[in-house]
Amino acid sequence: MSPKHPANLRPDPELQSARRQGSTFLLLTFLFSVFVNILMLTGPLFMLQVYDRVLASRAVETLTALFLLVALLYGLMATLDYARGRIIARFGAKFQSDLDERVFDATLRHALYPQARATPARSLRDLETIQALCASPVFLAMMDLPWTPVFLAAIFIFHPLLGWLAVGGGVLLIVIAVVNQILTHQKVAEAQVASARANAFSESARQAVEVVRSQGMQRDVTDRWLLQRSQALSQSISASDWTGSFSALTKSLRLFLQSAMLALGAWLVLQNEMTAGAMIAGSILLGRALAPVEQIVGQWAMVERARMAWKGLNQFLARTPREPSRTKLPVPAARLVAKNLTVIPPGTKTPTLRGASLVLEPGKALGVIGKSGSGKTTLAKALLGLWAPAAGEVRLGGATLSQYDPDDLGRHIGYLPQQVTLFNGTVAENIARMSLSPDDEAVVAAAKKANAHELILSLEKGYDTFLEGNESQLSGGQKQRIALARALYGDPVVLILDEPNSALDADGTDALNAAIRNLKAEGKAAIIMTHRPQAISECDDLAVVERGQIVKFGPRDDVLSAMVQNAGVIKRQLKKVGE
Ligand SMILES: Nc1ncnc2c1ncn2[C@@H]1O[C@H](COP(=O)(O)OP(=O)(O)OP(=O)(O)O)[C@@H](O)[C@H]1O
Repeated sequence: MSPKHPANLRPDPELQSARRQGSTFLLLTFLFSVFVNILMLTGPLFMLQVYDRVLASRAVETLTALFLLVALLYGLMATLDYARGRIIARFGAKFQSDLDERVFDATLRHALYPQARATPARSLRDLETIQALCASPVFLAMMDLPWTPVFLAAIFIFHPLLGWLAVGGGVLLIVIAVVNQILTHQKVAEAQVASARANAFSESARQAVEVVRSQGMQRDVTDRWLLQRSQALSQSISASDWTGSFSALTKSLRLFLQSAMLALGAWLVLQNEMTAGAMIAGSILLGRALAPVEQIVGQWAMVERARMAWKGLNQFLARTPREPSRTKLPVPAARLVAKNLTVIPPGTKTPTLRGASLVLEPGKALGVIGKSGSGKTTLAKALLGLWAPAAGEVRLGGATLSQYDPDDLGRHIGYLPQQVTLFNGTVAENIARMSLSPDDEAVVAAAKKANAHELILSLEKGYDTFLEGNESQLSGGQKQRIALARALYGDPVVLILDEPNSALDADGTDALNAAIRNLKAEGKAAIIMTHRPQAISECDDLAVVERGQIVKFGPRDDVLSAMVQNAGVIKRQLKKVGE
């Protein structure tokens, strides 16, 4: 379930496969491009006819007929060019929508690495970057590029010398394009990294605006952001300077080459080796041949960004493979067993829980107590299947957690995290776990069980009150009760509560205890990670966690009295040391 370690990277075939899915679009664009490029010969051929035939024979009818034909052909070319632009844009859109779900899913699972959560997710933006390239004229210029040698070869028909000049010019432009690629690659990458860093910092400052304002941090935070921003800007200016200078060079070179062609053509006309029409037509053909090269060099930064996005996305998908499909298991009994469980937080190397074993039976509640940092949350995350065991196992209703589909497992185990997060949506949508088809009865039932029903009705729009996620108008305790209702939605068989009373008042705590009592009466089970004695009043068993190990586990009162006896022993020992 957790993402693969970066060391196991292999190129991922999924992007290629998504590209193949859109191959009909690509093929159509290619076919349209063939006709568009053939139609590009309209201009040079028209010149040839006008100069060599119409002017020589003074035939106005021919000129009229040719002109009408040219108008028709240009009309056709415009239609085909417009159509291929639309087709290729749809190729990009299909590529993105085919991969959207997969990349979003991988992004969410990758966020299980706390380090990954610290930086904004890049992969969805990578997907958009690739899509933007497909919808841009540069992509069509890339489709036109294979015609460059064909047009250059056609110039040979007019005169070999003109042909060689065109080939020389073309090679020079391609060399410039390659040098451009080599020189700007690093700069574009650096600019992107610097800009992502500045954005991540501004986002974290925005999230923590109350700390920033109240702790007098605004000046320092702004200065720090400005520093990162100016670094990003200067990297980006330096990248665009390079691209800009190459673009200007390419453009001038192409115009110069056209004039050089004209000059060479004129000289050949004077030597009676060629007609004036061929001279003009050759120069126009050269312009057409080199236009895609010029366009690609001019927009190289965009191509480069898409290339890096492709590479990044490929690596990301390889690192975060698809969830395997699993046989659907029936709703399990509320029996949760951990055996010799060792847990290493994702992306780290040191276990924060070692050799933990416990059993939770249906109709029972288990309290997990321990000092701050002892490993209670680690245990909760392992029991939820969020962090995979490095050794040992966790079984729910006889099956290991990895045998359940993650969404099914989420429905079987209700979770109230230590830090409550609500989403942008109504109270009802939040309780219904953001389902697109919420079950209103189940929403109200869960709210009643969490003793949140009255509280919700007292809000202006009741269950339909829109919450701005964590920035909502609710107090910490109110949020916690709504989150408890969310945990109880859909009747989970096991409820895991991490510090559930941290923001609850006496009423809230009573309601919580009542909810646990109900759950037990229904043959379900609960685990409560806590510091507070009030929270274990409904617990039948108790586990004590110390420095990542369960040092005591058993019936609550036995464990408590053993701890009290220990306290007595320790006190006596302390007394002796003092004497
Ligand atoms: N994502 C993580 N990466 C690395 N170490 C972690 C991570 N999360 C927790 N730890 C470490 O694991 C140990 C146990 O932390 P845990 O959050 O499980 O403790 P806790 O008992 O829930 O503490 P508290 O009561 O303060 O919430 C701590 O030393 C902590 O630094």
